[in-house]
Amino acid sequence: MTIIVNDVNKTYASGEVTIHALRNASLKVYDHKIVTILGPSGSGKSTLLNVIGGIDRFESGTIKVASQDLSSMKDSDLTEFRRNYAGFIFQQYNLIPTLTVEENIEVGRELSKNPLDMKDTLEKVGMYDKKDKFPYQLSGGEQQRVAIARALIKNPKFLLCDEPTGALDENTGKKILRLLKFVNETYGTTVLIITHNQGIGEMAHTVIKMSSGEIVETYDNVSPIEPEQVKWA
Ligand SMILES: Nc1ncnc2c1ncn2[C@@H]1O[C@H](COP(=O)(O)OP(=O)(O)OP(=O)(O)O)[C@@H](O)[C@H]1O
Repeated sequence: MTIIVNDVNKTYASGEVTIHALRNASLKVYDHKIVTILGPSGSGKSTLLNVIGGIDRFESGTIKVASQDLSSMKDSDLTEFRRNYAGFIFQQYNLIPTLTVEENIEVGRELSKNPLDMKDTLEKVGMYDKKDKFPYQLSGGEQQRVAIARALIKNPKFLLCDEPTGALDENTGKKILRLLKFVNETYGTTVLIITHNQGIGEMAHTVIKMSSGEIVETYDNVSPIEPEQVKWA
């Protein structure tokens, strides 16, 4: 699934001030790649992910995902697009506390027209044995596995991960990166990862750097390192 972002601008009004969250952002993400988005706080990383995933609208430019033009979609089409194509993973897991592991993942399954098998997904993320536990009974790493399973079971074409290891220690964080790489290799899912951790960039096929709403650098790693080799910052 190729993602083509062309000259995209997005602003937020904050009182009398206009914040340019994205300034003429352009990039191309090729199928089946792992891409990291680096940059200081407020540089526009989440905004970029949100416009690519159809969560947010933008003022000008175009975004095409698998030849579909997000800029010209009605809200209902954008919702359909999100359901069918995108899986979202956040730093804070966002699990429903009153539902078990399996029930949380079921929420993702019900959104999809073409979901993966529940047992297989639970096994793939290593949570089959804990499928009847509640989120409070799990470690942070386990909760993130459930969040990944909830996104993965939709069988999305791409996973959009906003600081997926931000709340985790090095050891657990690397296990989550290993799982994301496994998903990328097993299902061919394109994985976009926002991170403040420069070291994570080394395991990506492509690295995007942002500053003040602009994409200031894009480069490919010829030989991405394994998640276990990431220098943790
Ligand atoms: N809903 C909003 N309303 C007003 N301003 C916003 C909103 N969302 C983001 N912004 C502003 O847009 C700019 C880009 O924000 P964004 O969250 O995309 O940055 P970021 O690089 O992801 O930051 P962080 O690493 O801190 O999460 C910032 O100046 C932010 O304050």
